[in-house]
Order: sequence, then C-alpha cells, then structure tokens
Amino acid sequence: MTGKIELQNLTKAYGKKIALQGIAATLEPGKIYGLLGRNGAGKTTLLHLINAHLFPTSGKVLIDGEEPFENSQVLRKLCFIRESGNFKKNLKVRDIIGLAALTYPGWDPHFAGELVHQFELDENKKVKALSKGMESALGVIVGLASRAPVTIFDEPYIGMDVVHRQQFYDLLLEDYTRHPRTIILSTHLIDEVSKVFEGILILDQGEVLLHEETEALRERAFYFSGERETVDELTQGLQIICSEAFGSTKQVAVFGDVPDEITRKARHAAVKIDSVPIQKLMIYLTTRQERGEQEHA
Ligand SMILES: Nc1ncnc2c1ncn2[C@@H]1O[C@H](COP(=O)(O)OP(=O)(O)OP(=O)(O)O)[C@@H](O)[C@H]1O
Repeated sequence: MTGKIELQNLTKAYGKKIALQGIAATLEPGKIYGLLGRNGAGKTTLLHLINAHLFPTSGKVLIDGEEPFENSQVLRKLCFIRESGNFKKNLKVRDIIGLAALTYPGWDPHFAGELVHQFELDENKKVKALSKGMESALGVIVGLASRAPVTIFDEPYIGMDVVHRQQFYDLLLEDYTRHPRTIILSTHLIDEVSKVFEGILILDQGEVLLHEETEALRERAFYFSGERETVDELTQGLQIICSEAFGSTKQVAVFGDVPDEITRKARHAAVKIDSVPIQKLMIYLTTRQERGEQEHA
C-alpha cells in the first residue's frame, strides 16, 4: 500500500523562530493519524512541509521513499485541506468539484455528488456566498472524494455545526474502511474525533512529545481514584502526570506501564482504575511544568 510518510530529523525555522526541531517519525500507510498539540506547537508547519508548501531548514520528508518537492509523482498522491482559503472565492461549488476531479487521480465523482447532497451544498453558489461552515463542508467533500493516498485535514471544520462534524467523522470512517489510505487529521476537538485515530502524534513546542498507536496509548494512561492514602501508596514510583485531591479522596493520572501487582492491589483496596481520555492525556502531558497537585475543597 502507498502513503508511507517518513519524517527524518526535520527542522524548520522561520528566521530566528524554530517552529520544528528534529522531528523523527514514520507514519505507516493506510492508517488514520491524529496530529495534536497546543497552539503554536508546529502542527501546521509540519503539514506544510509534508505537502512541500515549505522547504525544511534541515532534514527530510519522504513519501513512499521520495521527497515531495517539485516531484509530481509524489504530489499527485497528496490532498491537503486547510482550515480556510482552500478555494478561489469567485468560483462556484460546481467549478471547484470539476477542478478537483481533474486534480486528483483517485477522484470519485459519484461519492462527491453524494457528499454535496449530504452536506446540503448548493452547487450553483459561489464560494464567497457560502457560510463559513458550508465552505468547510466543501473542503471536507474535496478531501474525502479525492481518495488521495495521503489525505490531510488541518482543522477542516471551522464553523461546521456539530451535526455536520459528526457526519464528517462517520463518512471518514465509512469511506476509509472501504478505501484505506493514510489520513492525518490535525485538530483541537480531540474528544469528538479520537475514536477514529489509529495513531497519535503529539507535538509540543516544535518537538515530538508522543507518537504511539491509539490502542497502546489507552493501555498506558490510567486514573487511580479512591481513598487518598491508598491511592498515594499504589501510585508511588509510577509516573504521575496529574493529581487532584477532593477531601479524603484523590484521583491520580499515571502514564506508563502499571505492574499487574498494583492493579491487583487496587482492586482489593477498592481503588478504581480507568483509562485517561486522549484529550485529557494531551493536556496533562503538555502542561506538566505548569501544574502541581490540585487540592479541591
Ligand atoms: N510564517 C511564519 N513566520 C514566522 N513564524 C511562524 C510562521 N508560521 C508559523 N510561525 C510560528 O511557528 C510556530 C508554529 O506555528 P504553527 O502554525 O505550525 O503551529 P500550530 O501547532 O499549527 O498552531 P495552531 O494550533 O495555533 O494552529 C509558532 O510559534 C508560530 O508563531
């Protein structure tokens, strides 16, 4: 399968500002990745580098073993849908769809038609006459119907209401199941969409903070909740990423392997162990220096 992305020691500086530093990761073909991180973490910069819209300061991007820059063989495998500004404002929806059909070798006109109908877009409207949400829907339609081996969405749903966003996630999963391809979705709405991610890449201040399979991640981050002293005892020596006390009870989030012995002891001591949602995990991992133990009345 095509669509493998290798990021080799990738660095990007804008003048003195280092936006990305030594990024090394391989995104396997045919998987859906969530690209996460706080504002300014470097997500958009990374996506521009993958799409050859920017040139790395050092390091390399390889797509199926080749660099994308001025490489039409590689560029025709890519579809990049940004947060905004994807389309010329004076063109009609119908024109955009027509152009996309000529641009993407894997374009499915029937699917595109279905999507236009599902997102209730008027094909005769010009882009400038669309609402923000409708323009985003047009981006989503082009991204999905492109069936590009590497399809990238950078916060594609600005202005889309919750119903259309849910529609997008459902359609993405359904179509991906029938036509697997590499999909990267950069988003801040992690809770909404995390169940579609097979892999997670978290950037923090221009570096890779975490790159892991979602399933493996769910088995590496846990909440221990229960009586304060027992929770403290059980989590001693584990990697604590957040700790909140509520009177005599406490909730501690730990990251990393939890020995079976501890799990057994927790069960006997009525300490609950639950997995930490991905959104919470990202918050804990990217704000560790800023938080101490929180005490609630
Ligand atoms: N053209 C540019 N010139 C100078 N600095 C830039 C430029 N583009 C981005 N940066 C800086 O590079 C860093 C990474 O920005 P980037 O847009 O990649 O982050 P992001 O993770 O996509 O953020 P957000 O979630 O807010 O969209 C930020 O500090 C940003 O200010």
